[in-house]
Amino acid sequence: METQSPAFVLTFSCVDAVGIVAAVTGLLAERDGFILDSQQYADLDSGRFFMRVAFRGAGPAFPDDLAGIEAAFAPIVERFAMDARISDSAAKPRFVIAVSQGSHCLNDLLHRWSTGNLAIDIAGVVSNHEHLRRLTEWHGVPFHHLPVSDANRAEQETAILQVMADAGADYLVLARYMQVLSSELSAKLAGRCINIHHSFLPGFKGAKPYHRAHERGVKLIGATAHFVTGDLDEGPIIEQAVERVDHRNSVEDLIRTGRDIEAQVLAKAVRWVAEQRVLIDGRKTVVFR
Ligand SMILES: Nc1nc2c(c(=O)[nH]1)N[C@@H](CN(C=O)c1ccc(C(=O)N[C@@H](CCC(=O)O)C(=O)O)cc1)CN2
Repeated sequence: METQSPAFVLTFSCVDAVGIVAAVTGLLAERDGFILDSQQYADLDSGRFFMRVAFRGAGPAFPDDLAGIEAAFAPIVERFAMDARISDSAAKPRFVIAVSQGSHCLNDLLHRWSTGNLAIDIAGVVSNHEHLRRLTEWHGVPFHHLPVSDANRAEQETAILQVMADAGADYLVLARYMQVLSSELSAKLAGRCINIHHSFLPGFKGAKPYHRAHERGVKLIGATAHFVTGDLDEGPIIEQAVERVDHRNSVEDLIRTGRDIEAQVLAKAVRWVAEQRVLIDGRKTVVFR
């Protein structure tokens, strides 16, 4: 059976101009690149252009490896001052997951990963509680208990970064991690830290959103996955979903319904980020699904 050559993904953003797509696709044609998927978007408000191209080699002119592909695109990246990234689609990005006491999002990610339904590597779990050590270690994933209080917050955050460094992790996922990361840590992890907030943002930011939603009498509840910034629940949104509720639902009902929404929304966001489908556009995102 003929083996498929590896697939690669190029994503970039740059100041919009005439000829960007022609330059990218022209180079691929010159170098025997076969386009598998191509999506682009021009943000007329910011004047920036966004593109994702998945491609593989289909002839002798195609570079031998990722370094060769990067070298081939370098002149175009420089010409348009692109913020660009090229990756091998077979390379699984490495994630560390942070969690406090709620297990539903962590459990869902571990299950999808361990059953081969999420093409990432979960390189470790950090938590400010011991509760979820057994679940984590049952999946064969290292668990790091890093208790935190106002007295040791900076040291604890340094320890989180050390776990990521030791694990060779590209991303941190806050899978119901109930501590606010400092602006310093948020800046260090800009575009690499995903949080699941248990409301349909911008509604009900902060703590206890389900109680406040119930008190407000909402008819829809939801969850929001977003990149983390120093401003609580303000980061660029990656994915959201909602479910209908009504006057008969107790707070406990909302929390129960919300857990499923949170897990599904976070898993989609992690998948899309892992597949290099999410680009940051100021306070927003462009998601090439
Ligand atoms: N820099 C950021 N850090 C975190 C964010 C974020 O958006 N930016 N999101 C939170 C998660 N979260 C909502 O999604 C959230 C977590 C915690 C709180 C909160 O009020 N925490 C209390 C302490 C609660 C506790 O100890 O159990 C507090 O900090 O006083 C609100 C929202 C994760 N980090």
